[in-house]
Amino acid sequence: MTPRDDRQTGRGELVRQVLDGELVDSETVVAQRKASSKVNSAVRSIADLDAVARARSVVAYRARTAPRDVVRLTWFLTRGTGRWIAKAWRWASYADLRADARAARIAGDVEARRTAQELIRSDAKARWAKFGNFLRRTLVGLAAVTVLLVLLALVDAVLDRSAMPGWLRAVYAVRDALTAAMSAAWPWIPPLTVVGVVVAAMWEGRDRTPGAGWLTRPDRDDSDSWVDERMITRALAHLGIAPLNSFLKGGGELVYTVAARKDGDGTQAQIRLPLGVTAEMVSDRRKVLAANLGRASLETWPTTGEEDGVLDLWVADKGTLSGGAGDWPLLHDGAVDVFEGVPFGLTQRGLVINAPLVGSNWLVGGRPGQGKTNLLRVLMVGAALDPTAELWAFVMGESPDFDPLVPRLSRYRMGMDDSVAADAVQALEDLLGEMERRGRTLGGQSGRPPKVSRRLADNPRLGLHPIILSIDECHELFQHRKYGKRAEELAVKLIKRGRKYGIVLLLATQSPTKDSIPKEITRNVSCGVAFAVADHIANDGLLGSGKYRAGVRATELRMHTDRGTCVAVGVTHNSFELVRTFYLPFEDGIDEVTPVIRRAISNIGNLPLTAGSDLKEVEAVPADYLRDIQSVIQGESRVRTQTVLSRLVALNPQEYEPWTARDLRAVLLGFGIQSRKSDGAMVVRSEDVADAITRRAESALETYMDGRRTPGSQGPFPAASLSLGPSADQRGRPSGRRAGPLLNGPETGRIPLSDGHDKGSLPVDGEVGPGGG
Ligand SMILES: Nc1ncnc2c1ncn2[C@@H]1O[C@H](COP(=O)(O)OP(=O)(O)OP(=O)(O)O)[C@@H](O)[C@H]1O
Repeated sequence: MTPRDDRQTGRGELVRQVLDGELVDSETVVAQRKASSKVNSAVRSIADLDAVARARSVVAYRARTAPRDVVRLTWFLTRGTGRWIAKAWRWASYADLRADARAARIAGDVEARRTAQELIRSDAKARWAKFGNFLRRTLVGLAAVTVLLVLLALVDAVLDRSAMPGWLRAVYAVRDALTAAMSAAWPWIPPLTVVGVVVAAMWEGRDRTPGAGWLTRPDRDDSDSWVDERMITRALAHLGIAPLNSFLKGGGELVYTVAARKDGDGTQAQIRLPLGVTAEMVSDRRKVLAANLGRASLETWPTTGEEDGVLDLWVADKGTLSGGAGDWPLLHDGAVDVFEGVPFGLTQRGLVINAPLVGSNWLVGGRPGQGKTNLLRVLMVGAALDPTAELWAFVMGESPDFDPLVPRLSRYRMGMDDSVAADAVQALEDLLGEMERRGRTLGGQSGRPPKVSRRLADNPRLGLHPIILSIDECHELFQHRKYGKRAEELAVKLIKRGRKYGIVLLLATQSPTKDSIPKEITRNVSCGVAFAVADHIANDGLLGSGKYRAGVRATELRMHTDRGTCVAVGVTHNSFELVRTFYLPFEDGIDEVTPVIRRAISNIGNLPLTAGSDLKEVEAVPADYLRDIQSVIQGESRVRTQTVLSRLVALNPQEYEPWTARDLRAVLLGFGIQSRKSDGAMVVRSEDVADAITRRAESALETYMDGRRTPGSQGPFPAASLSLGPSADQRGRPSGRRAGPLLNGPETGRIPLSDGHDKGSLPVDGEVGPGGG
């Protein structure tokens, strides 16, 4: 069978995959194998001939250039020796420190001069102390060896070897072997030392200016991935930057503060540029630099390092950036802690990058169809896998991109009409109220924690779980003639202050201009993401002002070709990341989102509750019996019913004190859990409770899915979040609390769907949140 690849030809046409074949018998196969082995050996001998011919041509080339090489090597030797002498002189005379002292004197900086002089003195002292130590140790070592050798010689003179004990004979054998080896090597040591010193001096004196390619193999086949300092210097020397040219022509050497080294799928180097040259001047000539290095522009990232005169250069291995990011790591399993972040792509170094969510706000932008919505969806789907996260989504346009997330969303509106904008503003308004409530709740905690932490978020009684609000096509909201102004005010406040309280805003827009996105927002978001953008204004609007000048440019990303690739700032400690985002398709009949959302919902079902301590808030929150039972079982496989009861009373006396064992059994039965006997006592099994929670979540999801509207409409109103969601979206309930079954009512296991209005999980007007007392 001869499979022909289904791949692109050089001209960019697609070749359909064709499988041709014919049936052959075993004899034919043997004959073919023989024939092919003959062909193979013929091919090998041609390849050997090729190698010999190549070796010959290289030898001939070297022979032709030998006289020139000898002259060069002699010059290198002389220059290397000179460099050594200069270095030694600098070291011995503290020339660097003296130069500092001189500069300080000229600048009139008395303090700096004194420091430099003190450094010279202390350096000199330390140097002599070191030298003394070395001398002492050498002398002591030599004396010890001499004494040992003399003793051995004396013993050897008075004792016969055969009369010696075995270990002593072994010592003499070692001594004799060492002596023999030294006498054999002795004649070689002086010439080898001379050769070594000459080679080292030549190496020291080697030509470090660009163009010194005489050591480079003329036919190097790894030039695709190979980038070294010599190549970088040569590329920089041909950028047409006058001060850099004259520096290099005058024999100057670039200082590599970070030598060119492999860094993920590329090479990184950091270079201190000479006087008169800034990193910005280099990034302005990025295209030429890329061409000089044999790379595409997108593969060449010259940016400003810690100082303007330091160039941070990252060059991708050829072609690596054109591959996608591969499967999302959480596609099939795994959970998320939003405090740790959500994996959203691969950096230029090929590492999975976690998007910081809690404590951050995001602004994502770029030209149409480049992957903004997908990124927002990946972040939201990732956050959905954290059972404590509450998710709200608003799409200011007619697009079903977030439909599959609906079961896990506490609020969702999609569409172009004014009611969607009104609801989005209401959501921002509610979040602002929630932020204030959270401020008070935090202030009431012992030690007055400055921000929401994982531990606080895990305590459902506090209602401090993370809330993530994403607004796609947010420019439509900010430019809305009626609600735009208010939306802007609220968003700015939330972005500035909400981070501490676990409230996260994710904004995406096609149009990151100053008219469509308020300046205060672009200035204050911590994570900026730019897919392909048209100009430096959009670039800096998303990534921060000055980024374009510093070489951080999403303008280099090509429409369509670099779809899914973005430049991100604020997502790591690096000044920027070039990220290939993971893709979670929900289009053309492919839906990879729904299975993850189903998993997210079953995660919520299994979430163990942390018992809270804020009693004031406990009073305001209806208990979730199933959750409370799971919580008091405390991970044990089975617990006696009586013990469960007493622990429930300890957990929430007001709720559970009136309960008898019969009540507990009735409640368990309501959830489909039969009390079981073990060792003669009635017990509750942890596995049964976990199963009941999962069943409740699944049935809630199914009920919801049954009633789901078709995509493309205005989107359903999940007026209540799932009863088992991270927070109950029910009227009068503070966020973060889960709903529970009624003690005397039958447990339906259904999602308490609303009366059709979006109330959210936050306290509605007129109601005072628990923290708000
Ligand atoms: N990470 C990715 N990897 C591969 N393809 C992607 C990726 N992200 C997006 N795409 C492709 O790009 C298309 C557009 O993506 P998406 O809808 O997210 O873009 P957008 O920037 O939000 O567009 P618009 O501004 O029109 O809403 C998708 O249909 C998908 O085919």
